[in-house]
Amino acid sequence: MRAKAADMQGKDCVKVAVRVRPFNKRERDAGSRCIISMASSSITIQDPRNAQTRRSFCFDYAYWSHSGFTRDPGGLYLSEEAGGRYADQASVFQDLGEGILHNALQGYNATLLAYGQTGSGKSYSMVGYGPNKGLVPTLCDRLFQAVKGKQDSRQCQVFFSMLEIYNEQVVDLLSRGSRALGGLRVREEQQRGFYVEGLRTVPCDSAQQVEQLMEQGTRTRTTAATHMNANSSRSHMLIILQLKQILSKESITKQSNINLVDLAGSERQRASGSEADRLKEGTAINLSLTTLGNVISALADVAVGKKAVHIPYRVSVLTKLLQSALGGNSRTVMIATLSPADICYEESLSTLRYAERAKRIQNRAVVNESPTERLVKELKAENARLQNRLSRLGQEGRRADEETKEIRQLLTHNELQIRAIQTLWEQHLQEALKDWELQYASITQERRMMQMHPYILNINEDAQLSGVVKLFIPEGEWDIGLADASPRSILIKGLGIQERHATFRNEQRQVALTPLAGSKVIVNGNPVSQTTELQHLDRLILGSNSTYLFIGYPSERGSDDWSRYDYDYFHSELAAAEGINLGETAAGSSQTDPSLLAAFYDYIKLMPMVAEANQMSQELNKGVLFKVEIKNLALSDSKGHDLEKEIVVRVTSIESKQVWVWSKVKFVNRKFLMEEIYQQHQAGEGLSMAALPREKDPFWDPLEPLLLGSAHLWLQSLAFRIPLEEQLEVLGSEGTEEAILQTQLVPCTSTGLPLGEEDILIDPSELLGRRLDFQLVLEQCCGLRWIKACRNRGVQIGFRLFECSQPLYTPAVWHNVNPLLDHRFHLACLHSSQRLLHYLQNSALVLELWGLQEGCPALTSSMEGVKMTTEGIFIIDQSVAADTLTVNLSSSMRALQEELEELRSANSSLKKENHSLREQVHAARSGGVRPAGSQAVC
Ligand SMILES: Nc1ncnc2c1ncn2[C@@H]1O[C@H](COP(=O)(O)OP(=O)(O)OP(=O)(O)O)[C@@H](O)[C@H]1O
Repeated sequence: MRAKAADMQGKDCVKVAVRVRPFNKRERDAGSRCIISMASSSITIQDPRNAQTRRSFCFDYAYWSHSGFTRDPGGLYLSEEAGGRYADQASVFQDLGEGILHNALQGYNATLLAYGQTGSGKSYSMVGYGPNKGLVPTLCDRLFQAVKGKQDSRQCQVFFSMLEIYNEQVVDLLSRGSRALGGLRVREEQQRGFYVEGLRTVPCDSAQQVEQLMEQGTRTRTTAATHMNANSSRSHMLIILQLKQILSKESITKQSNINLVDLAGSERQRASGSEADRLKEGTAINLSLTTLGNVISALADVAVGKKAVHIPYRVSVLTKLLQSALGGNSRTVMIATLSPADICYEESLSTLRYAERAKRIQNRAVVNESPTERLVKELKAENARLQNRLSRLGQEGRRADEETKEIRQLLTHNELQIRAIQTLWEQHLQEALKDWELQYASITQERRMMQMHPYILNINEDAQLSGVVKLFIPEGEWDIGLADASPRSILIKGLGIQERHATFRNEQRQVALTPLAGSKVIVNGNPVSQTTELQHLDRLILGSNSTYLFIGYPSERGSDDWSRYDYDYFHSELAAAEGINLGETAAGSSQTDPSLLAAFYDYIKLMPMVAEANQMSQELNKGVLFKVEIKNLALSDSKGHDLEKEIVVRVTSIESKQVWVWSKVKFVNRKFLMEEIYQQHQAGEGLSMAALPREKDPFWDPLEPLLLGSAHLWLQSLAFRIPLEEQLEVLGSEGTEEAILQTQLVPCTSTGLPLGEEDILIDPSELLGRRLDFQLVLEQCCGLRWIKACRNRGVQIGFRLFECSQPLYTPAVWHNVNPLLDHRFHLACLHSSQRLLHYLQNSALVLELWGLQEGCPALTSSMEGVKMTTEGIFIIDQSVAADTLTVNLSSSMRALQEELEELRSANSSLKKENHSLREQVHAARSGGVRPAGSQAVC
């Protein structure tokens, strides 16, 4: 379906298109539901948790690429039937690309932005995969067709630049030289606005040439990502096509810039119920994207007439470079890409909101004329005029007079200027030609090598960057590693790669890999330390996370589909080798617990990141070890239902044995901060690790109590007022026995005396409306694994009962593997309700075991919202707190009584005074004298 609400031409509002992609493998495995629907140019998103909540949006274009497609033998995605609703690459180009091309040829600046969460299809729409060419290559094809078709009337030159913005640094993706420290500088000139200083601009004369340059740029992006240990989905890729046209007939020159921007994944760092990270604001990774959002919001405000809005273009590199595209001199299109799946609801909704705001931005596009080109034209025209005058002067016989001399001087000066401009232009072309030849030679060479030798092929988390690096293994022995010491070295970079990491031996058409001392090598998920013979399509992980696919000799290759060996495949295999096999049970089974499946995918996503964090910790001497864990794998709630699984990262200080448990979100945030520090360290800049203050150290956190595990104490006996004594097994998150806990539940009187056998109830409903008192006795913990591992530790037990809003905790006990807790809580329900009976008969008290470490504060029971009688009895039915009323009433009664007493005593003293005054009056009357100052007394 290709819905169109407005024409590309006309008003200069930013045009917005949305596109929804097919389910990916993960989403299919998870049995995802599609929550996006489209009708005409409107799109509706359904909240998967609430059938009543749906939001509709209207955009300029809405593309349904979710279903109704087929794949032809060449791999091209097409609509299943003619005129079907599936929007293929060609139809997207027709709407968006054609408009941009048309604008550019007219001399307008044009910008195309792709926005959406990671994996939602930005690169697919912008660049495309294989035969499914995206907007950029098709635009180039069409641009050169247009240029060639009109060669007679206009001269056109196309220049190509490609850059990446990562962590506010600009990397030139076409530069062959070493990367400038801190990236290229962004400068500002009044005429040009913001631009990247020293960015390589390559003249091109064919779409094929642009394609080669894009390949080169993608390769640089891949290697830069590996060297910097950066994640490409966090970077923005910007292609700038400059089109210069000289229209001889009209005697004008036009210049237009086409910005093609593949933005970083838009996913936000959601708190996901976990604590906010104290270092959250520390990273600049998201600065450009956040600022882009702020610029868009501010411009949307301006568009609806809000005054005095500051547009924060200068805050980030991306917004500086896109200033003309946003609210300036450009015709701009944004394509917002969406996953169709229910699990992506929050992100998709946020993308739609973002796109809605972008829709309101108004630009003021004007045709650009290039000053240099205009200058050449003007100089030539002036010279033609001067020549005319000169010949007229000649005819008049004034060849030697002053005017003739002046004209000659001017003519020479103008010619020199024209020649200087043209020479510069020639140099540019020559350079491009040389470059082009070099590149062509290297591509031909690479193709020849591929036909002759086995090689390893890089696999990247970003599919767009996979398969761009090929490292050939010709016959003989080859070292692979950081060192480029001999001609028989294969150079690779990456975290955890040693100077000499491993050797490849290629003999008799068989390749064997031998890891060298201390290096990490994993083949098909299994760590290897011995020589291993490689088979075609073996998966190699070198160092922390440099992933390669081994491609054997051409004779072994056959027609297998290599695409299934993607980044996820490598890490699922690794997880399986570590015993985490959820993927196999999960995939294809509709019965699988979705939270288990989500946890599995999070697990494989975090595994390589954790390996990298460990490597950085080691290289920076941080002394901490990271490990992925599945929280709640073995734990259940008070009804015995499985708790939602969640991936966490356990951080352990190797020396002090201190432990932290970080949520996934916190770890991911910290990992980016670690990368920043690591990169500074690598570049020799910034702080030495020893000088890094703790509050800025992403490897460090203040200590907090840790939840070690929980035990279930079923409450059914209380419904019958039967005492219970239990030895409970406290299970850790992953099912380990953390301790044995000795407990008792003792039904008692309101004064705490245990009830006798005669108080046992035959029918729990006899409790209805009556008060129930009982004591929870936590006697002893035995065999505490937490303390066995390190004596400097303590524990506490915490629990939350029935309607209590706050948990209650025992006091902390320290340094003892079998500590006596000897703690007794007296709890009471004042008016046993049906709900309470149901609770007692069907629920357990979840007793949580909390681990304390030296220097970490113990947990205390917060009394806020907790009801308690004057005797210290905790009231567990909050809704009917009659006793509390009694407590409150009695205290107000007491206050009233005190007040009454005061009034009484005041009254009696007044009476006494009254009496004495009466006597005085009486005495005065009888003596005929009125006492001074005295009044009549009533
Ligand atoms: N319209 C579509 N039709 C078919 N497949 C698609 C479509 N859009 C995306 N895909 C597939 O979805 C996967 C993810 O897409 P893509 O790499 O474009 O995401 P992305 O948003 O660019 O992610 P990243 O931020 O990691 O670069 C790719 O395998 C791609 O082939």
